[in-house]
Amino acid sequence: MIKNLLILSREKEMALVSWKDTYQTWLNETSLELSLKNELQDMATNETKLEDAFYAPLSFGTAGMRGLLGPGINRMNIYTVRQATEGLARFMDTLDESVKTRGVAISFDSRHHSQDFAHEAAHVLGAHGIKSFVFEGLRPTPELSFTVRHLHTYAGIMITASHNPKEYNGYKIYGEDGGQMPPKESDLITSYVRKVSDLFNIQVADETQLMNDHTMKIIGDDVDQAYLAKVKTVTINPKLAQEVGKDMKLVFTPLHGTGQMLGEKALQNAGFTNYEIVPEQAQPDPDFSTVTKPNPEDPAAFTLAIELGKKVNADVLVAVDPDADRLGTAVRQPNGEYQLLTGNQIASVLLHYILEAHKQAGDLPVNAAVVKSIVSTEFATKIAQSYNVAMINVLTGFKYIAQKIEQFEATGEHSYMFGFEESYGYLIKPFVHDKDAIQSLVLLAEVAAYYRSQGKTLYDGLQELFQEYGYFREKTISQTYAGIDGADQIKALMKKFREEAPTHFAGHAIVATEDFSTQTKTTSDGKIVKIDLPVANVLKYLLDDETWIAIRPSGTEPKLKFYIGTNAESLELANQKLADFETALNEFIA
Ligand SMILES: O=P([O-])(O)O[C@H]1O[C@H](COP(=O)(O)O)[C@@H](O)[C@H](O)[C@H]1O
Ligand SMILES: [Mg+2]
Repeated sequence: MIKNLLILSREKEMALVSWKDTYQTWLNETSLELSLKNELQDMATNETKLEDAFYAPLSFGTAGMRGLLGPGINRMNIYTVRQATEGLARFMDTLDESVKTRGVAISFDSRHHSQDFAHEAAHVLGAHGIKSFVFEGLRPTPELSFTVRHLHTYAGIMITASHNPKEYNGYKIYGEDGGQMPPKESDLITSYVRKVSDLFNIQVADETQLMNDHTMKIIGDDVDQAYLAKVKTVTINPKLAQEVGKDMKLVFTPLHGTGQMLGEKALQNAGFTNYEIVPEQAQPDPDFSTVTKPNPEDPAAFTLAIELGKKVNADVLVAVDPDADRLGTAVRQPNGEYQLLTGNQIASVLLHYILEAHKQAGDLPVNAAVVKSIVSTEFATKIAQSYNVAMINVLTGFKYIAQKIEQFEATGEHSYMFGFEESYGYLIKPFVHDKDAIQSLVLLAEVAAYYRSQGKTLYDGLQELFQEYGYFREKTISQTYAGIDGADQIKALMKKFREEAPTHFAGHAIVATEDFSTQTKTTSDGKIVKIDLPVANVLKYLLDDETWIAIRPSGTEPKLKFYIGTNAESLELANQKLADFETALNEFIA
């Protein structure tokens, strides 16, 4: 024990020396950008902040590299962006020459430095003779995924921190299939990135030179048109927009991000012309001035949409996050107030509409399948099963849904019908291999029009599904644990769940525990079954009343996430159960 402690403290000491060394290197670097230098000097007396910025390089999580903007190896800045791109370029250097001509598609969102980082990535690739296709202005993440496939590039880079607060930025990396790189591929690239040790001497090519010799190309309208043409195919019953759409008022907000242009065009193309955009949130704004978190998961993100909705008497409100891959919605109730739907509920309503439409048309494939994450609702499983459609569960991260789509395409084993995650992400048609809020916006408008054609709202539609399949309720609880200490707290809590495993929650026995870190499912009678999913730091408890509780550290933010899914014979009962399980969970972690 003492020996272990000694080793630990020596390791800590070594780590201490090393972060301070790295910090000194940055401080002494004459070429360091002035703004970053100033920030470093401001941090000089704040050891905690400095350690956090220098103790470890940014890692690749659920959705690539994501972190606070600022100086340091654990921060998003021009140097860490160059480093990541240099790693990708060195990896591409080892492949066939043709990958360099196929090149890399690059897009960016409305955040601080996003455009600069995108161009910087192109300059690094250019120094390796790798072609880049950079969007002329900000574009959504799903369009980037589409572009990789459309232009047949070898890879894609999206500069975005999605819905995170304005202090963040990030780097999503895509493989040639248009999906975010799964761990095997991203680990390989990371191994190249880690070898890039001198962040201040990475070669960057001159942009004018790159443009002149066509190594860097600016893209825009052509790709937009191709993408929009595909989005049009998402519509199932175009008559609904024509007949009902004109009477249905929709309010749309891109939350200061990339979603406005394509969102609006997609709606118009589908025939939904009776919409209004929240004016204060229409233009790109790196400060997301009217919201603290530009996240449709957060009810506060709907404040202005609700205000406008009440003014114009809107039926449906839709918000998409700044990189336009997440979508949230609220529906007007008879009392004039708006009812928010959760990501799980939106997905369930969309799924039911898709499957029912195919059933009616008589073209539901016999090998149809839906893909969702292990922390998403079982309501959708019930719906899929009622249509004899397979439900396939994957780990959190849309990249795993994309991986399944590729598998389906390669083997013909299944026909992809729909994919979703509880975190407000849905993909209707796989011409994009990531979640797509532009596609979802169009289909959601159609589903709302469908219910309206029957004198109902989307919310009424949801209630009908509850009556048919059971009252399913879910909740995701995120607890923030910031910095190095926070990371330690998250580890300690995961350890507590593993080592002091509970047997009950709120009076319900745990009948099985799934630990995805050991890929095992242990039932209460001691039986152990192997879980056929990659290793991941996730725990899931299955209770005797079909309730499930999952716990995992977020891979995109310094948070521990708790997910509860339950169901009952009535909404009141389901809500009560949800509240009881939440209390029990809080008591356990207290
Ligand atoms: O942030 P986005 O919209 O890019 O979304 C990303 O993060 C979400 C939350 O991940 P975590 O729970 O690990 O934070 C994931 O569900 C999603 O697949 C991923 O693309
Ligand atoms: Mg996003």
